[in-house]
Amino acid sequence: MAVFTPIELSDISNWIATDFDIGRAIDIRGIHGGIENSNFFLDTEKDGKKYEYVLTIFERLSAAQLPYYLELMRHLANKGIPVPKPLENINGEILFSLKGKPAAIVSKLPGLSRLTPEARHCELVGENLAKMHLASADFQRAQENLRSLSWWQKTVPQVLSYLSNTQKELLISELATQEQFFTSEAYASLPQGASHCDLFRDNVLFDSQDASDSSQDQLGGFFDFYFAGTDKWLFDLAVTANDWCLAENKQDLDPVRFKALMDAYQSVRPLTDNEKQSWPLMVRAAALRFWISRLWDFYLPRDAHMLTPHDPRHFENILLSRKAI
Ligand SMILES: Nc1ncnc2c1ncn2[C@@H]1O[C@H](COP(=O)(O)OP(=O)(O)OP(=O)(O)O)[C@@H](O)[C@H]1O
Ligand SMILES: N[C@@H](CCO)C(=O)O
Repeated sequence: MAVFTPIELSDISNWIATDFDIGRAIDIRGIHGGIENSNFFLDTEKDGKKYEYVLTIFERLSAAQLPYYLELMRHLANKGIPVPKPLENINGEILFSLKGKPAAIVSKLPGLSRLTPEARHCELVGENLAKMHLASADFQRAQENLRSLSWWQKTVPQVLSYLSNTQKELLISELATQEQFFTSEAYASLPQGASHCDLFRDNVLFDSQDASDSSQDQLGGFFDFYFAGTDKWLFDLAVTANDWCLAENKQDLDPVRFKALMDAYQSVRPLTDNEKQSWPLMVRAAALRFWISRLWDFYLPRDAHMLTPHDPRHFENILLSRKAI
């Protein structure tokens, strides 16, 4: 579990009671999983009814960067996209400060993660990702994806010394390929807008009648928007495909689930010809992004209780597989 900043009920009771209209805080529990922020389930009670929220303390993002993510969630939730809705205090604010760090409270989504998804889950994700992209088209704020090319360029030199010569060559040559791609005319004309940029299986919940039978699952919602940014929508789709459509060998794309994701996405927002032609490079960009961030998390770790970094090799293998397409 990654809880960088522990919080007790006594730390927040007065604050919840006086600044919000959600009753009194009755329980707060650190959430297992997650490596970026400190997350807690927060239960409150009002007029004999129990309400559930998620309290997040932001460990890396600054108060200046956060309004983009929180306003995006509010915008999408108001348009009926199933995402956590930031809770307003009695002054209408959605960004707070706890233990000297930025914090927010959002609605708790229903459901559970499906870590071994079927085609049906990929369909639900593809359809709703496209709906989310279209719903974000009139979102007024813009903020770059903070884990895009300029971050890769800054981070690659910091991790190189930990790698074998073969890995170094792969990383450096792929970065050069992506630098060319990102400065091409084809790249510049790809449709863009607010993008989630981290829509992995563990950032989606499915509302399920029966945990052991996934055939009736409905989408519970998308969460963890804290890597979102203004980016190419095709990049968002590529990040999603690289995680949701992995074949059993954990590096190639499974044709059935990949088709399910892409067809469902395109039933809402068909890809342009330029997007179709850009796919082979974009799906490599999406693999490179997570190889670099996992190398960075693995070799330059932060302090946290029981933090387990993700395996960087996983995305090295995915990159190799996408290069071979
Ligand atoms: N709005 C929400 N509704 C329901 N559950 C949530 C919500 N937000 C977070 N969770 C739960 O908290 C866990 C950790 O949250 P999250 O994945 O956002 O962690 P993180 O450290 O911020 O991000 P990362 O996944 O990037 O490591 C999730 O796996 C999920 O179970
Ligand atoms: N989804 C990322 C973690 C950061 O959210 C990964 O699997 O590397």
